[in-house]
Amino acid sequence: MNFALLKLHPRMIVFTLSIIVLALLLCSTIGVTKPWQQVDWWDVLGEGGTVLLTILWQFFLLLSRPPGRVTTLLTVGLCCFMFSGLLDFLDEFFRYPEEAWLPLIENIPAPFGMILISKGLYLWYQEMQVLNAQLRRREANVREHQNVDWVTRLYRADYMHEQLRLQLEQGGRCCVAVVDIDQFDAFNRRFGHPEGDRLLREVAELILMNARLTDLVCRYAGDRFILLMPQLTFTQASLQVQQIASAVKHLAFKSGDMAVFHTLTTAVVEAAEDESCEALLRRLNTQLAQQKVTNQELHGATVCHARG
Ligand SMILES: Nc1nc2c(ncn2[C@@H]2O[C@H](COP(=O)(O)OP(=O)(O)OP(=O)(O)O)[C@@H](O)[C@H]2O)c(=O)[nH]1
Repeated sequence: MNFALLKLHPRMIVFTLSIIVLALLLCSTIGVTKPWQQVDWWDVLGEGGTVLLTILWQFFLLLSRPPGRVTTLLTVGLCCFMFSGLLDFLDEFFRYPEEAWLPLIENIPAPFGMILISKGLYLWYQEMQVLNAQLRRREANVREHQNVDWVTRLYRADYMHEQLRLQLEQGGRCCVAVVDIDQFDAFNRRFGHPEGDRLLREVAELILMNARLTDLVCRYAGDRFILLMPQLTFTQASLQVQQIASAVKHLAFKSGDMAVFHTLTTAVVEAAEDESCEALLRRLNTQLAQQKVTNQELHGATVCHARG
């Protein structure tokens, strides 16, 4: 379990603990403890379980969300709900005088909390709509996070194979492109693996930025990415890939006090009728290999250059 996000919520954690302490203080100062014989242990179990589960929800909420409006609304809402639950639970152990106001207000925070939780959930739904739109280029139609590459947070080649196979089965126009960072090995050796990872992430982001929402971008291998572009003609797909190459070429990747520039070798193919996934990828890889040879002949071996 990753507890890093918990550190981002000191105010929410203090607020939750304060609510628990407040409930304990109110009950213990206004009420007097009941003898054990008068405690209804079934109620203790039911009401205590509800409080414990609310605290557990709260914990997972803070563990899984960054700070923001949704998190605040849900936390405050859950705290109100928990406050009512705690008062209900604690009155199993405390008896209040006739004129005490505490039992009268016991149920008020819960519905108020429900309203806040509902508003928070609605905003969460809207947030998910935005995030899903952002994710679409990364994941096509299925969410299988065990297939995600941890460096770039893109899906791996296996996922692309599945999606490409599906696309080819459905028929219809579709282009596939592969982009490969030139001289990545040299960059790795000069600047180190962690910088190489950072470059892979930056390039992945640039590809995503230049892809359409309906495209799928995956990490294919080491420094190689693959794009599935449904409904594009070969000319349109080639233009899109050129734009990606141009975006990467103009990226001044800062490593220490140096700006390092990179080029890509790219290949694009359009799926032929009844072509298998394997045949299409073979065609794509052959074209990429040919393109690499042409680039080397044209520009020589060194294409990555740095400016101090
Ligand atoms: N930093 C980092 N490097 C990786 C990762 N996966 C593979 N590599 C490195 O990527 C490099 C790929 O080397 P090559 O296939 O020769 O690619 P290249 O140097 O760009 O050569 P050309 O494509 O011919 O220009 C190797 O040094 C691998 O160690 C990774 O996840 N992170």
